[in-house]
Formats: sequence, C-alpha cells, structure tokens
Amino acid sequence: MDVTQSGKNEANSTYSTPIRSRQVGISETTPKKIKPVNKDLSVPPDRTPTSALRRGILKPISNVSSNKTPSNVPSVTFNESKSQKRDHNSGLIKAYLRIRPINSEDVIKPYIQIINDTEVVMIPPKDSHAFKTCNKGPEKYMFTKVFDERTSQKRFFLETTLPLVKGVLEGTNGLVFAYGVTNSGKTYSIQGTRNEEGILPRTLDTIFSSIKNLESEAQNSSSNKSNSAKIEDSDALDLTQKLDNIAVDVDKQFRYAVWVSYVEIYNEKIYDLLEDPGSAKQPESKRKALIVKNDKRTGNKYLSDIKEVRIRNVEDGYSVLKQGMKNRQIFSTLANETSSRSHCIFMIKIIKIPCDKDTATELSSSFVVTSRLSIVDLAGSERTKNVQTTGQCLEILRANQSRQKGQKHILVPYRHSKLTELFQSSFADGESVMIVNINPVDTGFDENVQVMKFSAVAKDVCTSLKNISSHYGYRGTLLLTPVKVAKENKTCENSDSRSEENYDAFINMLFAQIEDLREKWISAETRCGKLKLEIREQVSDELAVHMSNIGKKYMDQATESMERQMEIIRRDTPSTIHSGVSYYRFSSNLVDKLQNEIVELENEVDNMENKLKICASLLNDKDALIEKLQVENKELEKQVLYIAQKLDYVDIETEDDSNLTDQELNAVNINKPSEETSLKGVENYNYISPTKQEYDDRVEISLFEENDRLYDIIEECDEEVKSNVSDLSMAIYDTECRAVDSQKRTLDEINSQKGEDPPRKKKKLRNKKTYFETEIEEDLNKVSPPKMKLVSNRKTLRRY
Ligand SMILES: Nc1ncnc2c1ncn2[C@@H]1O[C@H](COP(=O)(O)OP(=O)(O)OP(=O)(O)O)[C@@H](O)[C@H]1O
Repeated sequence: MDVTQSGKNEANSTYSTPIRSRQVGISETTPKKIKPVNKDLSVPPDRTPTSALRRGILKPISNVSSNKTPSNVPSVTFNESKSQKRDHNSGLIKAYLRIRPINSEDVIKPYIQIINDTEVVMIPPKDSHAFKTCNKGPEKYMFTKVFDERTSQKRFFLETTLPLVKGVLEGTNGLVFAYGVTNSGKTYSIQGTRNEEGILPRTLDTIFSSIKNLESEAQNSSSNKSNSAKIEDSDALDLTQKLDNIAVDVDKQFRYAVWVSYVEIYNEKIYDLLEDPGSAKQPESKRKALIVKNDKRTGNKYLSDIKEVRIRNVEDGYSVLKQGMKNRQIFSTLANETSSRSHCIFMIKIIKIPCDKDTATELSSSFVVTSRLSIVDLAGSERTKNVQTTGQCLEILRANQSRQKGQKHILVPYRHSKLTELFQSSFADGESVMIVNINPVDTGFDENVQVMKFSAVAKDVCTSLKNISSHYGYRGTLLLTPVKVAKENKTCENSDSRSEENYDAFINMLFAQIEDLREKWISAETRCGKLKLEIREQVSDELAVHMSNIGKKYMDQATESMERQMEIIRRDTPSTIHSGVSYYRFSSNLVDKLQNEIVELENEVDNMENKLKICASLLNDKDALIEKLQVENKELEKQVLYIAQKLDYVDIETEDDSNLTDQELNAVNINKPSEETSLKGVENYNYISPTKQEYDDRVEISLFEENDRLYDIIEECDEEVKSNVSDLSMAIYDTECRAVDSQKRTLDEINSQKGEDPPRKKKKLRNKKTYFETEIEEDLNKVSPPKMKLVSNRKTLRRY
C-alpha cells in the first residue's frame, strides 16, 4: 500500500470533518508515495475512533453526534488566515492525540470522549478544579488526528512519524515531541516496549531499510571527529527480525551516513547522555552541561562539544539509546534527581554525500547535505514549566502566521527555554509533529486540560516546509561549501538580518522587562517585609503594654489583699511581733542562743560534778583517817589507863562520857582492856618502872605529840576540803550567777526587741529559767552534805 508523504495524506484520508478543510498546508501539498518493503501498511478499518465509539469503549456525550461538532460545545480552534491559505510552503505543526488504553481495574468513567477522528470532548469530573471554579461544561478540542486506545504502534508510526523520516532522508529537518502528563504514554509512544516498539526504533528501522546498499563508505563523514563516541553493542537487540523493515524512496545519487546523539535537558541545562559517567561519579567532578551556540553563518543553534555516534544499523542505534538511558539513570542517581523531570532528545543526523553517476564513488569534495530528525520525550507536563514556554512560542508563531498584511511581526521568545532555543529552527522552518498523550481516566483532569489547550494551539502553528539543508545548525555537521550556503541564503539575507535585529531588540526588551519586574518584585517583597516587621513590632508593643497593665492590676490587687490580711493579723494579734519575718528570725536566734547556753551550762555542771566527786573522795579519805586516828587514840587512851592502873599511882580522871555520843562510848568500852588481859600483858614486860612523874610526863608528852600530829593532819585536810568546797561553791555561785545573768540578759533582750513577749514564749522562758534554777539548786544540794559532815568531824576533833 502507498503511504502519503508528511502532512500531505490527509486529503485522501477516510475521515473528513468540517474543520479539516481549513487546515491549509496539509491538504494542498502534492502526495508522494512511500513503499513498504514487505508489509501491508493499510489501516485496519476497525481501528478508527468512530469504530471505537461504536464498540462503546469511548462514549460520545449525549448531545454530540459521532462525526459532527456539537453546536453547544465551545471549541478551541483558531481561524485560518489568508496568509496561511496563500503560503504553499508552510505546514502546521501536526498535533496527534493518542489516548491510552484504560486499565481493566480502572472503574472511573473516562473524561475524554472522541467525537470523530479529529475532535474530542473533555467533560470535567465533579471533583476537578475546572468544574468547581468555573462549573464548566464539556469542551471540544481539535487535533490533526485522534488515535484511540486501540491504535497499534505500527499504525501510529506510519501516520505520525513516517513523513518526517521521509523528510529527513530528503534533507529536511524534523522534530517529533511527545507531550502529556506523567503516565500518559509518552515513553510508550517514543520508545515502546520490547514487543511493541515505538517511534524511535521504527524510525531507525525505516532509515536503514531505505538506505540499504547506499551507506557511505567514509570512515568518518562527520567533522566532529574529536567527539565521536563509541558505544558497546553487547546489549544490542535483534530488532531487524521483529520490525517491519519499512523503506521509503531515497535519492540514489547520494551515499548516506547516520549519526546519532542523545541529550537530556534538566533544570534548563543540557547534558550529554553519551558522556562517560565514570568522571561524573567522582564527587568533586561536576556533570558538564553542553552550551548552545549560535552559528553566525546560518544563524542556527548548535550544541558545542556534543558526542555523536556513527551507527550502521538499527541495533547500533538501539544500543546508543540503551546506553544513554543507562547513563541518564546513573546521572540522576548521582545527582539525586528524578529522571522523569528531564526532557530526553534523541537526534538522528543524516549526511548525504553525492556520488559520481558513473563510478558511484562518493564525491567528498562536493557539498554534502545534512539534516536532522529529533525525537523528544518531554518530561511530564505537570512537572516542568518549560513546556509552557514552548506553548508561548507556538502561540506567537501562530499569531504571526495569521497576521494580516501590514501587521507587525511579533518575535518569538525562543531563548526563554533551552528546549525552544534548541529547536528554534524546527519550529520556525522545519517540520514538527507533536504527539499528545492522554490518560483518559487519570485523576489529573486539570493537568490534562492544560495539555489539550496547549496542543490545540500547537496544532494551528504553521511551519515552513521548504528544504532547509544544513539548517539545523550543528556546527560540526555543516559540510556545505561556502558558495552553496551563500547561494541558499542570499535571498533571505536582508530580511534575516532585519529580523535578527528585531529579534535582539525584542529579547533585550524582554530582559529589561524581566529585570524591571524583578526589581518591582524585590521592592514589593522588601516593603512587605518592612510592613510585616512594623506590624509585628506594633503588635508586640501593644501586647507588652497590655501585659504590663494586666500585671500591674494583679500586683495592685495582690498588694491590697496582702495589706488587708496584714491588717487583720495586726488587729487580731496585737502582741504579735510587728513583722512575722523578724519575729521568726529573732525566735530562731534566741533558741540558738539558749541552746548554746544550755550546752555551756551542761559542761560546767559536768565540771562541777567531777570536782564534787574529787572532793567527796577526799572527804572520804579524811573521814577514814579520822576514824583510824580516833581508834588509835582510844587504844592509846586505854593503854594509858591500863598502865596507870597497873602502876597504881596514876589517878586518872576518866573522861566524862556524858559528852560522848553513844557510839563513841561503846567504842571506848569495847576497847577498854579487861583486868586479866591487862595484867597478863604487864607480866610479860621486861619493864623498868618509871617514876610516877616520869610516867606522867612521858604519857602527857606522847599524848600531846600525838594529838598535835593528828590535829595537824586534820587541819591539813580541813584546809584542803575547805579550799575545795570554797572553790566549788564559788564555781557554783559563778555559774549560777552567769546563768541567771544570761537569762536576765536574754529576757531583757527579748523585752527590748519585741516589747512585750507573747505570753506563750514568756511562759516557755520562765519554765526554762525555773528548770535551770532547779538544776542549780540540786547541784548545790549535792554539795551540802560533805560540808555538814566536815563541821561535825571538826567538832569531834576539837574535843581533844
Ligand atoms: N497506547 C498504549 N498501549 C498500551 N500501553 C500503554 C499505552 N500508553 C501507555 N501505556 C502503558 O502505560 C504505562 C505508562 O506509560 P509511559 O511510561 O509511556 O508514560 P509516560 O507518559 O512516559 O510517563 P513519564 O512521564 O512518567 O515518563 C506504561 O506501562 C505503558 O506501557
């Protein structure tokens, strides 16, 4: 089956809609035929959206007929301008909507419904933002073509990308980008799965099938020698057996070389995915971003230092893809980034080298033609705002294309994002295809609405379909001879330079606006901050005043209540000391003082007791001595009496016993020797009898001597006891006086300090005083008996 060329097959399409006829640039181009090598590429009739509707997979809304635009549904379309109609060289950016199949477990009703092969209706669910805020009804969106969930990968490739592949082999730049929210099927459409290959492997397959036997023999037909990367092909898939080997007609006057490169745009930086991640693994080494440069000769953009790989078959290409994906994973892990937030761009560069008609040898000295097909898997649209910039660019492009004669050309802000900057030439002059992926039951209705609005804009943007050999702008690939380039660009030189000036002015104006807005924003932020600070200070001041008022109020109340209480205490207990605190301190001091005094007194009492003990023992000794002396005295007396009786000349006057106590009398009688005993004793004496006078004298002398001796002893003891007792009495007296004085002083002190004692305290002190007095009295009593005994002894002794 013949397949029509890019954007030019719609005239023969099975589906016709009222809007289709307005798509200038699609229907007016001459159809060309592309031959599949060995497969039938006819579209199965049961895979049309209308058939899907018939089967009830996607239901139309009640008031919408399957192939008619409902009158009450607002549609997002743009009027076709005269200039669009006239411009035979321009085409629209084709926007293909692909609806993902519904998972069997999904029970939610799809919010997108197909009307016909170019129109869908979005019905906002009740929980969506659109429904809640605007209470919007269904909205209609138009696309170049709508592919339902049953569309096969093969059919999708043939109807969307094959024309671009044909174009790139002819020398036209092409751009395919998949756009949609996360999980909508972008990667599925671009890469596909192992058994359901997507656009990319199929593109490679078509290219190699088409240039079979026409491959360039040149070892390195790219000028970018230093950056050609080598890819290991151990992981290569055997795709040739599975893929369809679709081939398109190519110019056999050329030899072809295919180079690929693979980059990602993350956070507005372009990174080479074929760069060896080994160096980036070192923590100190940073991943190097590629720089977008401007080729002054052509005005196109190119990526400086990008790595390109010459591939010779699909497997090579697939290996590069796999290698790049692997590196992307490594880089994102190293940088802790989410790989699905980056745009992945796989670029296929075709270099056409003319060859000699007769010899079929490559004419490398002649000009070569370079073209590029870029296949972009955009990050989830809800994850990056850069896609919005693409939207802006497309909108301005559309506005420019629909401008009336004499109207000013608005400059497109391509430089706003790396994505639009890089594909500036594709948007403006190349052929672009947008694949819009939609998950019809995904919860993100609002995000999907944005996708639809954006893609509806994109669809209406016309791009120039003129052949733009070497226009893509990769410096290393520009192999056109200067003469040819000059020739090619001559016609548009003047307008280009004017447009470049306008463009720069516009960019400068935009930058100035950004700067101005940033300044305004900063000043607004500063003012806001200042205001916040002022308000905060004001509030905190007010709060402080309020708090202090409250505090004062409570303090006053507390003081008042305390004073009242104090007054009550003062009134009820007038004798209480004025200040409870000082009274407490005073009492504590007093108690301490008294306790110290008690300890002192106890020590003194102990001393006295010791002294008394010594005195008592002395007195005991003295009593014993006296008793002994008395006994001896009596014995001597008896002996004297006895001797006198014996001698018979001694008239001894017996002592009158009337003054003697009974005890003393007994002692005398007991000790008086009996007559018998006395005589017996005398008989045994060898005795020289003295004269009576001698005897008397001798007795008297001995008695007196003895008496004197005893008297001396007694006197001595008496003196000693006297002195001890006197000492003791003095000590007791002193102690007593000191104790009384101390108590007196204490009481005086109490009286002087607090005026009148509280009765209880007074009583306590009085008790204490009484206790001391009693103790002293007892001590004194203990001392008294020896005193008395001493007196009696002395009396007894004096009698001698
Ligand atoms: N047309 C389809 N037919 C069958 N399966 C599909 C289709 N589209 C998507 N899928 C499946 O849906 C899942 C999500 O698709 P995919 O990974 O391509 O989404 P994505 O938009 O690329 O997501 P992300 O933005 O996260 O990369 C995958 O399992 C994929 O195989």
